Amino acid sequence: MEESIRNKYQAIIGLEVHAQLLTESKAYSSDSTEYGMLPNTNLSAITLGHPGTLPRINKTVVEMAVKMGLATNCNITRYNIYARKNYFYPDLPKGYQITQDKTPICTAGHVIVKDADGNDKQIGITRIHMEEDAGKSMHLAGETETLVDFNRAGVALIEIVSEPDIRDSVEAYNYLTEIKRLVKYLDICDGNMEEGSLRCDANVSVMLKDSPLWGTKVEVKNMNSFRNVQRAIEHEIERQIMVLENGGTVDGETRNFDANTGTTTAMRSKETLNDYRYFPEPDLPPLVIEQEWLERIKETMPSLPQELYKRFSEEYGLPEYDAAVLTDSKEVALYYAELCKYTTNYKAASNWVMGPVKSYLNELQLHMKDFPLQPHSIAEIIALVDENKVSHSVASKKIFPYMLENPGTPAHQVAEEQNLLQDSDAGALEAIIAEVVAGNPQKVAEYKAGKQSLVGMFMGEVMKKTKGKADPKVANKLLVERLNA
Ligand SMILES: Nc1ncnc2c1ncn2[C@@H]1O[C@H](COP(=O)(O)OP(=O)(O)OP(=O)(O)O)[C@@H](O)[C@H]1O
Ligand SMILES: [Mg+2]
Ligand SMILES: [Mg+2]
Repeated sequence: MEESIRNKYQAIIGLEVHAQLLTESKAYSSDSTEYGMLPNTNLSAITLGHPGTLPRINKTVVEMAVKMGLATNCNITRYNIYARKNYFYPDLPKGYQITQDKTPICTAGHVIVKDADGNDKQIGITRIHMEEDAGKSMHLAGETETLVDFNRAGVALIEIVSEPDIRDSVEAYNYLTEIKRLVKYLDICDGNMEEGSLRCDANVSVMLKDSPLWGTKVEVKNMNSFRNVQRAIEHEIERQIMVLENGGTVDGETRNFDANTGTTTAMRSKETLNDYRYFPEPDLPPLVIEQEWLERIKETMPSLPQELYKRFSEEYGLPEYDAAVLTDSKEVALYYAELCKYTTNYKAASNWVMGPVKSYLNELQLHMKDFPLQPHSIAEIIALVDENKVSHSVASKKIFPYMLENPGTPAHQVAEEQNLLQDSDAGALEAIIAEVVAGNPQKVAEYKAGKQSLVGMFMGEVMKKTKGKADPKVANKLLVERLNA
């Protein structure tokens, strides 16, 4: 699309995110939620809504919803009424979903995310409410029948509804990333969009930039990755602009995203919009969240990414980049935080975690929890380098790999047994070389770009600083090692 046309319009976006909660039993019954069971085995008369059965409130669901509300700066609703949302669909055994309508458990919150220019932006959270999932229809290839598996029916969900504060697909992507990060930190959802435990519907409208009135919103569904949410929004913005440019009007409808073509097609229009006939759920009492319960939930709140980011950048003095990478995943952040209990060389600790540790995990496709070395072991290695007992390259190329193979052995013992300790002269020399290299970033860049002759210049500096006492052969070897590191 021509930029001049695109630039005449402003897009408005609001996201609805469904997060499947990691509870052991379903939202309103004690049926198991275990994944991968034979179809229709995690099932009771309660989930099927047989006459005479009564639902019950799963307290863990309430606690998880409250945690998400606290993490997103929401107000917590103390007096909650459950509601029935009625519609017919084969995967909905009761013919209604127990949800919340007028009294969502969390309201009026916000999260801070980066906008397309990398600046902080506040995105409002209208509401978070508790509800239950439907079953799964399976359309088998080559068969005329559709099968239904009710194992998922009744599994607990929260729906997180954003304010229409999002302005483009990048902000939408960053907002989703933040929601995923929060549910994972809180341990309430595994955040896996590909597997459907996190789902996102995107509401999109466009309007002329100077228009006082917002455009008609279209809801786009069926995106199975963050990237596809972004693609769906981009496509939908352009499609709506073209409709308006051609003199048409945008229909308020629900559209389906097709990942193969990157386009959206109409699913159902506003005229046939479901009337859900919401009414208060007669089978559940009002849910009251007492102050004492709320306090207990607050006590179980883990450190959140923003908080850790602040600690890492302000207390530990890390560059923003490091703090952002380290807090991206909860496991990595907690590992780093633990490591900082054993060392005060916070930057070295960050380099170790972001460098050798992460490379090792990536290479073997492991998670942080599978990493064989305890944080204090990394701290021992850092101390050896800081005390000039081993060079950085010996630490990363010899000691670290050896310890990965023999996790019980202390770093100092490894250095001794493997004859890796350098005498303190070599240590001092190493420190001087590090200083010379760090002091000439421009020359280092030139060297790395191919200007090998600069080694002579660096050697000159090293000799000057050691007052000519360094063994030139050793100095040269260490210098080249450092320059190539
Ligand atoms: N003009 C608009 N353009 C884009 N998004 C909008 C606009 N107006 C509202 N929205 C967004 O649409 C979403 C509406 O979600 P909400 O769950 O409240 O209602 P719904 O989609 O009608 O209900 P359902 O849960 O049954 O799909 C919100 O995220 C809101 O920010
Ligand atoms: Mg909704
Ligand atoms: Mg909706």
